[in-house]
Amino acid sequence: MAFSVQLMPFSSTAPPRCPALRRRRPPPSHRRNQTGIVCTAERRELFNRIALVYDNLNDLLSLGQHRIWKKMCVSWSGVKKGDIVLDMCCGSGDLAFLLSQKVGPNGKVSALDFSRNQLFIASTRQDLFWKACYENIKWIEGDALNLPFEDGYFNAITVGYGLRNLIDRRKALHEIFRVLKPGSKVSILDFNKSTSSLTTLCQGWALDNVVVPAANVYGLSEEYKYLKSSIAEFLTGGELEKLAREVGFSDARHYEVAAGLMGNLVATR
Ligand SMILES: C/C(=C\Cc1cc(O)c2ccccc2c1O)CCC[C@H](C)CCC[C@H](C)CCCC(C)C
Ligand SMILES: C[S@@+](CC[C@H](N)C(=O)[O-])C[C@H]1O[C@@H](n2cnc3c(N)ncnc32)[C@H](O)[C@@H]1O
Repeated sequence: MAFSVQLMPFSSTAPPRCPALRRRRPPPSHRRNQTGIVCTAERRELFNRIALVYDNLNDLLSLGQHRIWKKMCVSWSGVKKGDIVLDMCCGSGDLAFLLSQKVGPNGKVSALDFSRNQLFIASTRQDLFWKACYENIKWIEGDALNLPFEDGYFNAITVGYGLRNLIDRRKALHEIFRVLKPGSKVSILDFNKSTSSLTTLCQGWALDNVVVPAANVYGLSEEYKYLKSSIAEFLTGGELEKLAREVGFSDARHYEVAAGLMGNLVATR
């Protein structure tokens, strides 16, 4: 069923409702972290603004490789036919569509995001690239930090490039733990905050000299500059494994992908 929603204004010059979102210098009282984007509403507006070009820029800037990384993420989740699964921070639906094909017509995919524009793109893609199995996807506008699902509900969960964007990662992992069935896995794909200075240098160079200039063509350089600072503020693979175990996961392994540019955490409840 198509997700029915009115598009939020795409234009980055549209006067945002929330004062915090105005591009002008924030009031001194408004604390900002290194990424400069500290509150949930600001992050939601960022993803609303980039929704129209998000998929195309990902394909272009990763030379299509991100689709391979996402297939690996889904495979690591242990998803199988008939499962009830969650794609948290689903965005335009890449992982949700992969999960849909894995669980088949008897399975169920809940795809949750708090960006209406991202969900609108996902729903549009569902109609555009229609497959019978896609009828098993439900698009849900919601907050990853307060999941609208009962305890122990899912057989598997994926999070593609979502955890790094959440303002409370520990709470997010607690929510994931809560809604997972015992023995089930969460598979979390994201940029890797590498412990190798050479990898960090290469990653930073690509972001500064390829990604941001490309985004600038669409007037979105500020939104893509956020990538580098958000990675710098993220957790290393070892720190992600430690956090997952502290939250209560029985096992947690972080696998580096794409020569350490990306990483995937697999945690078992
Ligand atoms: C799918 C990818 C990124 C998704 C993504 C995640 C975010 O948190 C964002 C935040 C703000 C704006 C955009 C995003 C966003 O797109 C990864 C691939 C796409 C990247 C934009 C390109 C990354 C380039 C790598 C550093 C180098 C890739 C080398 C490759 C092997 C050719
Ligand atoms: C980089 S996109 C990833 C989209 C998709 N998973 C993929 O792999 O391409 C991050 C997504 O997380 C969503 N997001 C960020 N914080 C969120 C939150 N607190 N609750 C729900 N969604 C959130 C954004 O709206 C955005 O669609």
